[in-house]
Amino acid sequence: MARNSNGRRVRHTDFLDNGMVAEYTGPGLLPGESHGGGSIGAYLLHRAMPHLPPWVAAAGIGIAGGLGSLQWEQSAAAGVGLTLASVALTGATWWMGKSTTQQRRLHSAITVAAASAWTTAACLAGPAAGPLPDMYLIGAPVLALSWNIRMILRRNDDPAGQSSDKGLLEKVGLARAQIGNATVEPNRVTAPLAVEAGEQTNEDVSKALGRIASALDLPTSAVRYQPDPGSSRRGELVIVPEDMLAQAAYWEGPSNLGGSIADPLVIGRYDDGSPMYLWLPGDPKAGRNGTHVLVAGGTGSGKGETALNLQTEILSRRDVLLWLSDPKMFQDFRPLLPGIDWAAEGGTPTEVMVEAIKAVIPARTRWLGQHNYRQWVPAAAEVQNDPAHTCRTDGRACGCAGMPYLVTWMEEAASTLRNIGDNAFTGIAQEARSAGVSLIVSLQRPSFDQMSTSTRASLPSVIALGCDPRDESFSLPDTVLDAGAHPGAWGNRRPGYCYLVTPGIDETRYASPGRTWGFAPDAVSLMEVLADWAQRNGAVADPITAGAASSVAGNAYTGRTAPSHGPAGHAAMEDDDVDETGYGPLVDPEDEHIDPEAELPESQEGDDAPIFGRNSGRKPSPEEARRLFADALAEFEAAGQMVVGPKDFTDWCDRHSLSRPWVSERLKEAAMAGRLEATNATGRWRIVPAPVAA
Ligand SMILES: Nc1ncnc2c1ncn2[C@@H]1O[C@H](COP(=O)(O)OP(=O)(O)OP(=O)(O)O)[C@@H](O)[C@H]1O
Repeated sequence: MARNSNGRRVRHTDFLDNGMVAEYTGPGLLPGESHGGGSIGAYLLHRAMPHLPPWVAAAGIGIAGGLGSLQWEQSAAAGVGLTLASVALTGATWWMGKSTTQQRRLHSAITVAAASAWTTAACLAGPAAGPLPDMYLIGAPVLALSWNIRMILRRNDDPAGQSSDKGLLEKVGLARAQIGNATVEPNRVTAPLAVEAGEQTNEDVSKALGRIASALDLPTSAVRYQPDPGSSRRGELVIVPEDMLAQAAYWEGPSNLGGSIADPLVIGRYDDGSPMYLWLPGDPKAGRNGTHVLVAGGTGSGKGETALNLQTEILSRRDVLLWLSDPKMFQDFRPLLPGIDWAAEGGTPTEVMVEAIKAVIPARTRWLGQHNYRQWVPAAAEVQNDPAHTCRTDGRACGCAGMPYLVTWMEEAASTLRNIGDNAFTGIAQEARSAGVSLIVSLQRPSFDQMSTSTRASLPSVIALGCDPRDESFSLPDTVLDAGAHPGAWGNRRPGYCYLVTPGIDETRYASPGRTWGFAPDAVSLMEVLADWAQRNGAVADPITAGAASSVAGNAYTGRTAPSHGPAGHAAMEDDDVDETGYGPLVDPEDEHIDPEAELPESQEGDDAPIFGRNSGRKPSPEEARRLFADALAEFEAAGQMVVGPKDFTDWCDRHSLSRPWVSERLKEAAMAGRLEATNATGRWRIVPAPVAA
C-alpha cells in the first residue's frame, strides 16, 4: 500500500490483479466518493454487478424456452428453423471469435451451442419435457459460473498477459486498448500497452496521459508513455506513484575526483534513485558524439544550482579547462573561480571570450588532426608519446604537450546572445565538437524570442528545469513531451527538478524527472577546497589553446594560475602574488593583467580621472588625430579590452574634439589595415594584437 502525492492511499495490488486498476481504499476515499451510496449493501451490489450478466442471460434463456414452447411446441417447421438458427448462431460465434484467444472462442461457442440447443429443445418439446428441466438447472448455473470464474481469472486469460481494463482505459478514451502484465518495481509499475490496430496510435496514448494521471489522482509527471520505436500502436506505460524527489538531497562532493572528463558527470538522481549521468566529450567506442548543453529554466527553477552541479563535476576532472562567462559577476560561482581557467564578466569581456573561442576552435581541430585524433579522447590530453599520434613526418613520437578538453560556459546567455548575435553561437556549436570543445548555454526564459531555432538545434543536450508551460516545446523535443515530460507543471515550485536529454542516456529515461543536488550554505567551503584542488591539479591550457586565445584576447586571457606549481599555463605569477596560505592569488582575476611594477600615471585627478586624459581644448590635425587613434587602440589592447566600437570612444572623442562618425570611419580603415577584425555584432571590432617586437 502506498500513498500518492496527496497522501491518499492507493492499493497497488488491485492494479496488478486487474492488470491496470489503481483503486482507492479506506481513508483514501473522499466524502462523496464512496462506492454506490455508502451502504454495505450498495457496496456489495457494486462489486457483484460485473458478475451478474451471465446469470441474467441464463434466466433469459429459461424464459425464452418457456415462451417459445407456447408458440412452437410440436411444430416440425419451427423445429427445422430453430435448429438452423441455433447452428447458425453457434457458427457465427465461432467465426466472430477468431480475433480473440482460442480458449475464449471455444468457451463462447460451447456456451452459445448449449444455450441455443436447449432453447430449441424447450421450444419444440416444452421446457418441462424429459431431462430438459434438469439440464437447465445444472447447465445454466455451470455456464454462468464458468463466465464468472473466467472474469475473476482474467489476468491469466490471454497470452503475454493481454487483457483490457475497460474501467480506467475507457475513462481515458482508450477503451479498446490492451494492457499486458505489469512489471512491478519499488515505486514503479511498467505495463506494455497496445491500442487498437488501425484505430488509434501512440499519439493517442500520449494525449491521454494527463487523463490517466487524473484518473489515478497522481501528478502529471508520474505517468509516462514510451512508444515502441518499431510500432505506432505499442509502447510501455510507466507509472511512478510516489514522488521520491520531493525530499531534497544535497551535494556531498564530486563523484569522481581526478577522473577524466570522458567519464560521466553525475548531476543528480532520477525518481527511482539512480544517478543522472551526462557525458560532454564523445566516445567513438560507445558510438556517442560530444555534445553541447542548454540549461533552460525559469527564475527560481534551480538553474544556478544545476550549474554548480555541472561545474563542480567539470572542475573535479584532471583533463579539462573551464571558461565561464557570467554577467552576474560570478555571484553563484565565486568559490569556484580559482579553479576556472578563464572567467569573463558580461559585456566586452564576454565578447572577447567569444572571439577567442572562435579562434581556438580551428587551432585545436588542426592540432587534433595533425596528431591523428578524429575527435578528442582522453589520450589527447596526455603528452604525445605514442607514435600513432605524432605530428612528426618521420613517424617517431613527437612529445607534444597534450590538449585538455575545453568547456565554454555562457551563463545567463540571453544578453550575450542579443549583443553578439546568436549566429556566432550556431557557428561555434557546429565547429566545436570536432575541436574537443563543448558549449554550455544557460538561459533563464527558454523561448524562441531569446534564441533562434537554428542555435537551439545546435545544442543537442538539454537540462530542462521548471519553466512556463508555453516554453516547454522550446526546452524539450516533441517526442519527450509526448512521452509525458512536463517541465511547465513545475514552474519554480520544484527547484532542481529537471528532465535530461543527452546522448548516452537510454531514451526511455528522457521523460523521467530527476533532481539535481541542492547546495546547502555549508557547501561553500567544500567548493573552495575543490577549486583549490583544480587550481593545483587540474589541467592547464596547452600551447595551442592558450596561444590562440591570447592571439585574440591579448592579456585579457591569462590562463589559470597554479600556486603550488609556480607559473601555470602561459601565465607566470610571482610568489608575492600568492597569499600566505599559498592557495590563491591576492588579486581579483579581473585585475590580473595589471603590472604591479609599472609606474602609476602621474595624476592629480584622483580615481575619477578619465582614461584618455583631459580635453586638449583644440581639434588635432588629421595626422595627429590618426596617431591619437592608433594610441587609443593600443591603450584598449593594453587594458585587455580587445573588442571595441564607437561607443567606447565617447570620452576620447570629447577629449580630442573629434566625432563618433569620424571614429567609425577610422575603425573601418583599421579593419582594412588588419589592425581590427569584424565581429558578429555590427559596429563592434576585435583588436588584432600588435606583433610583439623580437
Ligand atoms: N536541487 C535542489 N534541491 C533543493 N533546493 C534547490 C535545488 N536547486 C535549487 N534549490 C533552491 O531553490 C532556490 C532557487 O534556486 P536557484 O537560485 O538555483 O534558481 P535559479 O533558477 O538560478 O534562479 P534565478 O534565475 O532567479 O537566479 C534556491 O533557494 C536553491 O537553494
